[in-house]
Amino acid sequence: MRLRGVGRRYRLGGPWVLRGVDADLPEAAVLRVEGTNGSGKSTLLRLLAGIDAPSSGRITGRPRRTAYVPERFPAALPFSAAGYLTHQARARGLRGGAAARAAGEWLERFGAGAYARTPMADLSKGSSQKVAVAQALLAEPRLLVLDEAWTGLDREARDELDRAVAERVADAGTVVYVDHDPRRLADSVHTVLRVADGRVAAAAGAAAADSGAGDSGAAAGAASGPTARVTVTGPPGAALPVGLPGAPRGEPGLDGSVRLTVPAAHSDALLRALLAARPPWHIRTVEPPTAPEADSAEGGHRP
Ligand SMILES: Nc1ncnc2c1ncn2[C@@H]1O[C@H](COP(=O)(O)OP(=O)(O)OP(=O)(O)O)[C@@H](O)[C@H]1O
Repeated sequence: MRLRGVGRRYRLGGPWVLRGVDADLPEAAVLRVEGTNGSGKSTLLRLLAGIDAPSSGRITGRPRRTAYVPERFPAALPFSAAGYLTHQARARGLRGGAAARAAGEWLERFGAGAYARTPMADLSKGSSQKVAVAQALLAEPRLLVLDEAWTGLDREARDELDRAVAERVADAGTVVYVDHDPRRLADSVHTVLRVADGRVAAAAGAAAADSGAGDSGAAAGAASGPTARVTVTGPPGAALPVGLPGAPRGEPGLDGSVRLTVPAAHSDALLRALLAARPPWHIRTVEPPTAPEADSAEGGHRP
């Protein structure tokens, strides 16, 4: 899935909450979205989930099976918990008994089986949140977008949601989430997307650093294989596109350039992505791959 030049403002002539966001969301990856209150995290999640449309730019390649857990789930729905989930399962293509079975299984998984027949409006906040999470997981989504989805869940249900996230990733899915707890999924995060001043910038997370090279975004420099270095300059004021292949580590230069270090296996894809960005980035130098132990050696520059 790709975002190109994506912007969002809530009224014509109003302030841009997000602007010029470029991102490629990798498969089989967990992306954490961070930012201060009101920076636009939920706005970005709604755009990714397709609940909201960009005011400018384009989002392409959203998986058909995309699911979203909003920050506030509309609890007062005229259904029982099981009735609502069965309805959702049918809407996502499950037929007859299979839809009701899936609804029951997810309620059980989250420890809410006892509330299957309870009207949604009578559920506690925690149980209602379990239904919110279950409706998203029912779809076995390829893109799962979670806005503070752990909030209100009990300990067992939080752990269950962590397991469900791992299952989605194992199934080549992409999980994007916001959570106030910095430890949430900390070891699983491939990429951190930082939202600030309307821009989104990417940094490698712990899982990327652990995993070495890999399409889901290895942290350059932490990988055990050879690395390549690419020095680039961007359009004035532009942040580095989000979700670049190989999750390069960037070091800003004094002259406005950025020196990117990336696992060598990703360097071609990185160059293509930078050149394909809109507007494109200028490639100034490409240093050939160096083995990690020779990493600090001088030389190898190619103008
Ligand atoms: N539906 C809306 N209509 C008008 N303005 C909105 C709407 N949704 C969000 N905004 C504004 O957009 C900005 C970003 O809001 P958003 O909820 O995306 O930020 P956030 O980073 O998720 O905040 P928080 O951490 O407080 O949840 C805020 O100034 C907010 O007031």
